[in-house]
Amino acid sequence: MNAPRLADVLGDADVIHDRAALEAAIDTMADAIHDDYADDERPPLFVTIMHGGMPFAAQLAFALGERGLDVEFDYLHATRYRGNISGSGLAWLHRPATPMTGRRVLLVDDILDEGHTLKAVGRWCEDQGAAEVRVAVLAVKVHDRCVDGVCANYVGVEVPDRYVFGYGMDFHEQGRNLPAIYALAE
Ligand SMILES: O=P(O)(O)OC[C@H]1O[C@H](OP(=O)(O)OP(=O)(O)O)[C@H](O)[C@@H]1O
Ligand SMILES: Nc1nc2[nH]cnc2c(=O)[nH]1
Repeated sequence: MNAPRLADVLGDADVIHDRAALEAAIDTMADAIHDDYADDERPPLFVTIMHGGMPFAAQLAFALGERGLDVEFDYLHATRYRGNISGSGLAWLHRPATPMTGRRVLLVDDILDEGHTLKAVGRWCEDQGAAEVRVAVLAVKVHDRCVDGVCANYVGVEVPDRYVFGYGMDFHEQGRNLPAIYALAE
């Protein structure tokens, strides 16, 4: 079966946060992250969660660089939605190669929804010996279904309890490069 097409849903979708609002939110996050890591001897290990985290991570990394905070890059790919609009079991497609022992790890992702992804990834980093795991997400979805004990240390914006896409997030693997966050019409 062919995947639904972005062009068929975009016209009826609602813009939830436009580019200017997201850029302002990322700058605010960068201020807080800079303040929390600026005194460390070693840069944090900045781990982008692919694919969705990529545009946000790039922009956040530049904002941190602008503020004088260096970061060391790595990435991982864990997916539980796999192009669908509801989640299932988490599949690891790539694990970070950088040793985490004793490191402060900053996980960077597009969205915290039910929290299964960040729970599993955070636990894995701790098992690798990370001294600390913090989480930066561009968006948090507002509902009461998040798994216990999962929260983000740095949050850009809130989104409603609807399927959202754009700014890294996909609609059936389309629309990740839209420079705003949209919600699918209900
Ligand atoms: O809080 P959760 O309910 O676990 O959902 C959040 C995760 O879902 C999305 O990833 P997805 O599995 O769609 O992979 P992708 O980034 O490659 O699109 C998103 O990038 C988060 O990592
Ligand atoms: N694209 C997208 N990915 C998600 N992963 C978890 N929730 C969402 C969502 O609302 N949109």
